[in-house]
Amino acid sequence: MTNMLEVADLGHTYGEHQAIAGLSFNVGAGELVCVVGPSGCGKSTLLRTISGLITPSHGSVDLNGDHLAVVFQDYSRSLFPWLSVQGNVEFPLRRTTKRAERRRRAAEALEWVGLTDAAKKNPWQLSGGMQQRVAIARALAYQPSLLLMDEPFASVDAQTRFELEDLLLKVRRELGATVLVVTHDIDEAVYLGDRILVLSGSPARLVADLKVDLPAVRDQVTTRTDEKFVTLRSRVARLLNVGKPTVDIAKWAAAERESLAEEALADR
Ligand SMILES: Nc1ncnc2c1ncn2[C@@H]1O[C@H](COP(=O)(O)OP(=O)(O)OP(=O)(O)O)[C@@H](O)[C@H]1O
Repeated sequence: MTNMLEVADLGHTYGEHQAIAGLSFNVGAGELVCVVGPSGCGKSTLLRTISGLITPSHGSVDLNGDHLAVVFQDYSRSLFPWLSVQGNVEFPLRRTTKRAERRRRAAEALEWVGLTDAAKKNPWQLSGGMQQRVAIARALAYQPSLLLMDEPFASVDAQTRFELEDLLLKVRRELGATVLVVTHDIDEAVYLGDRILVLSGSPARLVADLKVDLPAVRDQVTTRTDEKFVTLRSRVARLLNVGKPTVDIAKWAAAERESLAEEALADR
């Protein structure tokens, strides 16, 4: 499999604070890889270095192809309210693609995400889930070599989240897109991913690179109750405890006994 993304010994430091350290991994063409890690560990920093928004202090990022699209969590800030849905989807193509081709690609992308009828509306006339579909359509119309998604479904309700997860799996299957998704949701990572990269607490290091051994076609009910799904979810949850301080059970139990004894004395 050709690698679309190669990350080697990547590190980044903000002033004194080291956010990520020694990260190395590849993403193959057509793969969907999820990144999970404790809150604040450096996941967004990783995406920002991959997308070129920040220059890493150390290591390298090699992208096979020059088209990269990013979908952020906050759809309300990533869409232009004064442009129609179609205008938003066409926007990244305005300098590189002729008008007729822009129209065609926007119409096709809106069809993929089920928003053909909303093309002439403005984003603020749509629900949150529909706005995030527009953001996904815009990314797909760009035909990216790599699609980066930063907590893409974290701002929508649970039902819409399931629908958007299924939409992502569908377009990814049909288009063969290569996708890297950052999520704080372990279940989502197992449901969506071909692989899961588990990061440690700050500075983020790679704790595990796990293969998701589930069928390519998944559904919210059957897949989530599959024994392999449940086992992998527990494994990721256990791994996410790496780097966190553990409770000293013996000390805790002794302190509990002492405080119970004091309470008993006070009650006499
Ligand atoms: N521009 C910045 N300047 C200084 N420190 C920063 C900057 N951006 C992030 N950090 C720090 O780097 C660390 C990693 O931040 P980052 O946003 O990458 O983590 P994250 O895993 O995406 O967080 P979350 O799970 O909350 O979304 C945090 O301690 C954060 O405070």
